[in-house]
Amino acid sequence: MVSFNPQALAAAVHIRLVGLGKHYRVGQQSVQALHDINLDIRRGEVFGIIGRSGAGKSSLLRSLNRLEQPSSGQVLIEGEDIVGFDRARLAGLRQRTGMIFQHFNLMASQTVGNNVGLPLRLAGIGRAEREHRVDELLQLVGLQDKRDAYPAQLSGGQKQRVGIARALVLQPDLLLCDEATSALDPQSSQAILALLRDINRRLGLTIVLITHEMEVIRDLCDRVVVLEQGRVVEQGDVWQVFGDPQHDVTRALLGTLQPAGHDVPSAQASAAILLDLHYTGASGHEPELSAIAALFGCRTHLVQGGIERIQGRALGRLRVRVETAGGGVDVLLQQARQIADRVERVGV
Ligand SMILES: Nc1ncnc2c1ncn2[C@@H]1O[C@H](COP(=O)(O)OP(=O)(O)OP(=O)(O)O)[C@@H](O)[C@H]1O
Repeated sequence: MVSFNPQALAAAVHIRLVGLGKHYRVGQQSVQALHDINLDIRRGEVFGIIGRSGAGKSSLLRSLNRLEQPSSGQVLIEGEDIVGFDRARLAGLRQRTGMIFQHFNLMASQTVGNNVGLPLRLAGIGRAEREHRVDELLQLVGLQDKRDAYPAQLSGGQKQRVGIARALVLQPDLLLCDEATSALDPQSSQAILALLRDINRRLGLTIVLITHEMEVIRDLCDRVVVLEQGRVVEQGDVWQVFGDPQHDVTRALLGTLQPAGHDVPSAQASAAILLDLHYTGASGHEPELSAIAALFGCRTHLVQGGIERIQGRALGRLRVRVETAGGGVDVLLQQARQIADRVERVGV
């Protein structure tokens, strides 16, 4: 009997990039957009790509369905290198790969139903089957009553739902999202994220997305890669990368997510020190005030802090002022390390 192991399936590699490189020719000049990218994207995960403008995010995403032709290396999907695919195999690949865009790319002169049904029509699927699939997909994205409407009659969030329905109509196993929520107001953006999360769980399809909105990565992705000048500078589980970013670029990108910074207040006189207790999620330490109070007693004052939960782990930083009460600072630091993942002395 064939046994089904969901864990093994979840960890299976869906996409493997091996030494992927991409350069563009601009007149006499060559722009190297991607250098030697090596990474794995697992089946069924939501994988985010972040980086500053020009870092190579679009080039990477568009290499996955050959909207860009890689200059070197391999793009293995299900173990098959798509770089050398001919037209026929490329058409098959594109059917198995949906894509959604920042500006939706809908046909203004066609109804919602026709927009969603277009890939089916191009694939030569008959009218009855088309109608059935379009209905199913409009139901999935909550637009069953908009089948005969035109894109101009829809809100931004509704247009993106149409884009999602169209991307899924051929039942792909991979969905590529290019800044899918960037053009939307915060409320519509949240609704689209919830829909993508639901689709990922219900259909088990792999989602690869690029975004400049760190909240999207935090709220939706399992793992993330950070690109800088066409190279991978950091990658890992979101809780890990966001909880303890290792690279300056990552820290800069995450700047918008951190609690608003304040001037470091002085700990006043030599009777107290300021400590930052960092919670990175690595060891499961919980940022509990009771634990801090138990350790330092009434000699502790919370100065500022911000903790959030990502993938169930507590991440963030608490800044505390601890009165030394004549005791050694080294002892205080050692004690603090029992309750936090990292301890930093930031003021005297
Ligand atoms: N068609 C093209 N022709 C020439 N150069 C290009 C082309 N597309 C991208 N580039 C260059 O390749 C580099 C990477 O671009 P890419 O669009 O992949 O980055 P990105 O991280 O997606 O940027 P952004 O966030 O601004 O969209 C940049 O230097 C860009 O100018």
